[in-house]
Amino acid sequence: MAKRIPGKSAKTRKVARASTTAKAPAKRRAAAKSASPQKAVAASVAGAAASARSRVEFAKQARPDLAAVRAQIDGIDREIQSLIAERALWAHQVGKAKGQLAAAIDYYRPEREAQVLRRVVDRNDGPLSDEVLVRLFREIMSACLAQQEPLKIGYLGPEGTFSQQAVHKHFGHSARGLPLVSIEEVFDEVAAGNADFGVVPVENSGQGTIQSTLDMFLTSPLKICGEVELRVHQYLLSRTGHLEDVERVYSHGMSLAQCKNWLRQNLPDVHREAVSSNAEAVRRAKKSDDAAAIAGENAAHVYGMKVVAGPIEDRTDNTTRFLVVGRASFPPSGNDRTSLMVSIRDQPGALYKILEPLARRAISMNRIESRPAHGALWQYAFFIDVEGHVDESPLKDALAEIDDFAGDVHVLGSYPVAVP
Ligand SMILES: O=C(O)C(=O)C[C@]1(C(=O)O)C=C[C@@H](O)C=C1
Repeated sequence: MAKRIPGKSAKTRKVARASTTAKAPAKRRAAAKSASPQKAVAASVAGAAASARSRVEFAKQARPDLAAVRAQIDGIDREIQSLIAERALWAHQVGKAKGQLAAAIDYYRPEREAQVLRRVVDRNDGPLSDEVLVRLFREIMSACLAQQEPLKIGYLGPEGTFSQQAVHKHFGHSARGLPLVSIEEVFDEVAAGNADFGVVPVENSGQGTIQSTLDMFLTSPLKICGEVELRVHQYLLSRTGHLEDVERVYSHGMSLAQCKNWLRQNLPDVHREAVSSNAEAVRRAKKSDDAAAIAGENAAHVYGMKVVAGPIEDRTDNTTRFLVVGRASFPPSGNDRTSLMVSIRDQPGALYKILEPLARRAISMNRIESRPAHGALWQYAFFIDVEGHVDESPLKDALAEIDDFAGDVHVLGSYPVAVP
């Protein structure tokens, strides 16, 4: 009898059923039901490893027969599909083990996802890169979680922005994106409960901090629950696809800055205009033949534009870091970072007194940034990123000590260090 997943479509149920039919190895099927699944899973993994070894031998043949190779791939695809369906069933069991929870957000465990992905990286011997494998497993987890109900993620829209790419990278394509008009609105919608999480840009490797994001933390109650690092490739997009037609270039100020040298060399006399987002720039450029936009390549597909040139970013390692903001805190993942906001009293050595307990415990500081504090002239808030989780020593002890000195130490969040 097929296990029924309540509230799911017939198609979803069919996939779940596939894992409990004769196609799935009997031991795994039993494990999904038995009280001691570990033994059955171990046996099943050993069997799979043996057949994988013989397949690797087969794959080394100098000139294999095409039909035979395809037959191998078909067999592997059948197994992968069956295993994914089976995994979905187990993930559903995890949901039940967590108890009667109300919404998708109650099932989401960023620390567990980070651990799963780190193991994927540790196990990887190629030929696929870590990044590719992480992306595939991220999608599998995203789909497993969406069995309950998809997460709703607010981001700086419209569709086609790098923020949307960051949402997909971190939450997978089964999460539902909610494009919003500003970073402020992302914070507001999450705080109001209209989105489960928000994804906001915080710094770029070449251009530095996005001040408006940091400033939101001065007043927002939200917590940082994750970080995403995205390699940003910029493209010049236009209606005609011809460089010689371009007389105006629109983009977000950060993107214009990331392509400064390229613009100077290739479009020296062209008017540049900063707008609220790259996707907004594409929308504007779509209105006339003499305009172009700098944006991600996927914006060309979303808005039906042609690629004139790209990638055109000045630095080949151009990377933007995004933060995931939410309403809750999560437990340690084993490799975490903590963001602190510290307002210091106007007294000699105040900053030193905050940093010293961290340094004494050899806690690495990844970043420190000051911003004018709200409400008090010439007073500053320090944004400090350190390694570790607030619930674990040595950071826990350092913070207890700092609290005695600092007027206000506010933990913005502890979260897993970004997986590639
Ligand atoms: O392990 C869990 O807590 C799960 O819910 C399972 C799972 C997964 O698919 O591996 C799914 C969603 C969570 O965000 C973390 C992991």
